[in-house]
Amino acid sequence: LRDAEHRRASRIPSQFSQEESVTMKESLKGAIQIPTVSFNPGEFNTTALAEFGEYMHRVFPTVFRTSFIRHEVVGEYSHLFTVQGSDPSLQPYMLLAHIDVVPAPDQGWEVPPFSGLERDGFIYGRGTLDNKNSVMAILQALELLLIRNYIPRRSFFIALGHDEEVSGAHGAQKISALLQARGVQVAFVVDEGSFIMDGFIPSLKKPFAMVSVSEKGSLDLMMEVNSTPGHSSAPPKETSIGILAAAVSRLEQTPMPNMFGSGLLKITLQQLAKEFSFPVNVIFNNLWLFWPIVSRLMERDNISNALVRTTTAVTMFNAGIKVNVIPPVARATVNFRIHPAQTVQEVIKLAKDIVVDDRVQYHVLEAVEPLPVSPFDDRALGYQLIRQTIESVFPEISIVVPGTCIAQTDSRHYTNLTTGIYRFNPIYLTPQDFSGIHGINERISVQAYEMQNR
Ligand SMILES: CC/C=C\C/C=C\C/C=C\C/C=C\C/C=C\C/C=C\CCC(=O)N[C@@H](Cc1ccccc1)C(=O)O
Ligand SMILES: [Zn+2]
Ligand SMILES: [Zn+2]
Repeated sequence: LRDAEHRRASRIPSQFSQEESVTMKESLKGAIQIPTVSFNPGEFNTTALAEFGEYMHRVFPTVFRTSFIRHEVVGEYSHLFTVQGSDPSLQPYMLLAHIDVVPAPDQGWEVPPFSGLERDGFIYGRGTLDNKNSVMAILQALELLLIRNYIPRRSFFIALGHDEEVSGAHGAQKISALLQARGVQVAFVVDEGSFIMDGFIPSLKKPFAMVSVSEKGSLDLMMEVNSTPGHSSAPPKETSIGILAAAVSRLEQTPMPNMFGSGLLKITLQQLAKEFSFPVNVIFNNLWLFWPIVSRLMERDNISNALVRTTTAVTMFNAGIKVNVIPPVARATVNFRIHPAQTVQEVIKLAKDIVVDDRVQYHVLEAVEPLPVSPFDDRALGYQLIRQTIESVFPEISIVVPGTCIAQTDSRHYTNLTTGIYRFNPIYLTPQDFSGIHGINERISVQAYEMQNR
């Protein structure tokens, strides 16, 4: 069934005319120029979000006038498309992306972050990788398929959230609730979250596709120390700032336990083993013996370290009111990204056991458990369809492996609709590209974007 479905879908040629290639890249540039920034939960650029809705109508007219596609606006600025397939016996699937972006001050950028300027074969701008590339590629591909008289057999949904960067409570969460109220269950969901990894493992020259089948959880833990205010000319031995700084420093200096043995990473490396030459292939094929060395090596780099443990990032620190006043209160917020083999409660206990200071009070601001592992065996429809599609669009990619997403995505709001949640963005990503996500000079190559439209 899976092979047959895949062959049918491949019948429509995926070559683009020169005019189509130009249109698709200009449409992405236009999308980047609309500053759909999410600042804080509930604090968005609503003018830009409304403009983005109008922009989609303008650049994808066929999508909006096709009789078997229903378009709904959810939560004021998010969009849900229901594409009715010809065979109602097939369970629908769902494609996700988000239209909001994180803020981007001009400083440090080679071109203004909302210019969408093209330079040396790259389109620059906030959202070119996270995640307007997906928004535009999904709709662009659908637009071009419709022009080629495409009628899908299997129904599908396209859900475009407008507040992923600040939790998804107004977008993805509402779309998911709406579909649940309609009794919808989907076969699988595909969202952002992993890429075709290029140059992330120094001894591996060939790129590999990683499809994330799980996602780390998170915990925002606010730590607070109160002390009696007074004149700074006669200070106590320790102030609230000093006590909190020491507690925060202990957390930074004491990493959470290495969970290499209890996660998916062993499977990822075993599947990757054949891509390496001797001796790495032997080491990855015999992790029962070599895991202590491998797990230590993974700790050396920030990205691979994030795959082996719950990470600890002190992201906010506030204290002090005047130069000559002993500070009454000091507060710090620590953002933990929880390894799938741990729970929120375990991480809170571990943090308290590291700090061991009862003058520190703890407040959980936000907590999300890690997501369950979606099936990726031979019978897992979603995973196998994604794998086959990667193999046919990118024949040069010799391996597709399951992995864990180190960040959080809107897909976590869809666990009520399916057990098959997969995170994959069909784009080559180098460590340098990765630094552009939420950073400076975020960019996508024109060629890579064209491939994403196939
Ligand atoms: C064998 C493996 C060896 C080497 C490494 C190979 C691969 C590296 C693995 C992963 C790195 C690549 C990409 C994934 C990371 C992030 C990008 C994708 C999505 C970003 C989504 C995002 O930013 N989400 C926010 C959501 C959020 C917003 C507000 C409050 C909470 C959450 C986030 O997580 O911060
Ligand atoms: Zn994103
Ligand atoms: Zn993001």
